[in-house]
Parts: sequence; structure tokens; C-alpha cells
Amino acid sequence: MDKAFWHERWQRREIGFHQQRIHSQLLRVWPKLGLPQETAVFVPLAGKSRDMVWLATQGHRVIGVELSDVAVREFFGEGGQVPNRSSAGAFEISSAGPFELYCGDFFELDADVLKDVVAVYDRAALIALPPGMRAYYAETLARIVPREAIIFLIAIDYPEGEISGPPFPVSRDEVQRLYGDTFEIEVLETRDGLADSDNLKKRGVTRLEETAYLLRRRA
Ligand SMILES: C[S@@+](CC[C@H](N)C(=O)[O-])C[C@H]1O[C@@H](n2cnc3c(N)ncnc32)[C@H](O)[C@@H]1O
Repeated sequence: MDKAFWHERWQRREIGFHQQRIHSQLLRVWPKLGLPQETAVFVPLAGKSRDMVWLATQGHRVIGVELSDVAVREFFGEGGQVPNRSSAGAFEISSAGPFELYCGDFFELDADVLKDVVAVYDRAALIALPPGMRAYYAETLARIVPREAIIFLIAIDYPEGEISGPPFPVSRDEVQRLYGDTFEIEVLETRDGLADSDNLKKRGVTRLEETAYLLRRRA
């Protein structure tokens, strides 16, 4: 999945991954994490997710990174905000209120940008990447977020080969392989996610397990 693939998806409005609703596992589980207000949350591969708006209502600052400037513009436009824009290296930064979105490549992000982050919210980021890129993604994330930061990961698993991703199925074993050496991994909730995924149902997925994980760095 190269950059051109995602730019094209946004240009052609093929954004079935985008949800109007706030993700139900975020709503249910995030408040139980007890994270202090006014702390920063990092959202990798952010799209124009409305979950960022909800995180801000919980008192967080939200730092996102997203390849597509279409997504970034629409995020602020739909929120009725006119962001301030600046540049830093390969990134264009759009900021308004609690939101700071870096438009550019996640893999080029500097740890310094994320130094105040206490948590990562990964929905449809890891599972958007093909198998060969996931280890690099997990290593990069672990390298650029502060040691104390937790990762709240939502991953889906469905019968291999039912559709061609993205999104790709990522099993519990794979999450363990990707993150297990660096993080303690706790399964917070597993549910049948098919009812909430009209898009994937239409594409031919017959069974969908959606799991929320909490990752805490090993001492
Ligand atoms: C499946 S979508 C998920 C978006 C969002 N997390 C959500 O829940 O709606 C994946 C997003 O990652 C972006 N993306 C893909 N590769 C990226 C990269 N290397 N750096 C930054 N963003 C990337 C795509 O443009 C796309 O918006």
C-alpha cells in the first residue's frame, strides 16, 4: 500500500473506513483508562476520524498524522474550524483548538513532536497496513512515543482471504508478535463487529471479531 494508493482513495471518495459514529469501543472502554484531562493523545493514520473530536470532548489535546491533505482539510471544514497552518520539515501542520494535524508520512514523524503524549489511539491504522509493513509500523510507533505512553489499539480479525485488504485481518497472535517483546498486552474487550460494519459486510466478510487492546510498555 503505497502513498499513491491512499491519495487516490481520498480523491475518489473511496473512504468506506470513515465512520460518522464514534467508535463504540472507544466510548465504552476509554473512560475506564482514567487518563488525566488536558493530556495529549496521538492518533496515527488519522484520516478525518470523528473519534478525534470525541477525544477532545474528554479533555485531551489531539495530535494526528495523516498523509492526505484532503482528509485534513475536511476534518477542520466539517468542524467549522479554520486552522492555522505552518510547516515543519516534510510536514504541513494544521492547528485549531485542541487539534494539531500533521499532514505527511507517519514513518517520518519525529519523536519530539510527541513528547507530551500519554496515549495512542489506533483505530484502522495497524489494520490498514499490509503484512510486510506492520512490523515497521509497530517498531516506529514504539520508538516515537514516550516510554510511559499507553497504546489503545482496536484491531479486527476476519477469515483470511474473504476480501483483499485494507482493512487486513490482524489476529491476537500477530498483535503479540508485533508488540509482545516491548509491551504488556491486555485484551480489554472482544466483540462481534459485523453488525457495525456495513461496508465490510457488503464486501463479503462473513465473520468479524473486533478487539480492543491496552498496551503498556514493559519495565
Ligand atoms: C483506513 S484509514 C483510517 C483512518 C482513521 N484512523 C479512521 O479511523 O477513520 C487509514 C488512513 O491512513 C492514512 N495513511 C496511510 N498511510 C499513511 C502514512 N504512511 N502516514 C500517514 N497517514 C497514512 C490514509 O490516508 C488513511 O486516511
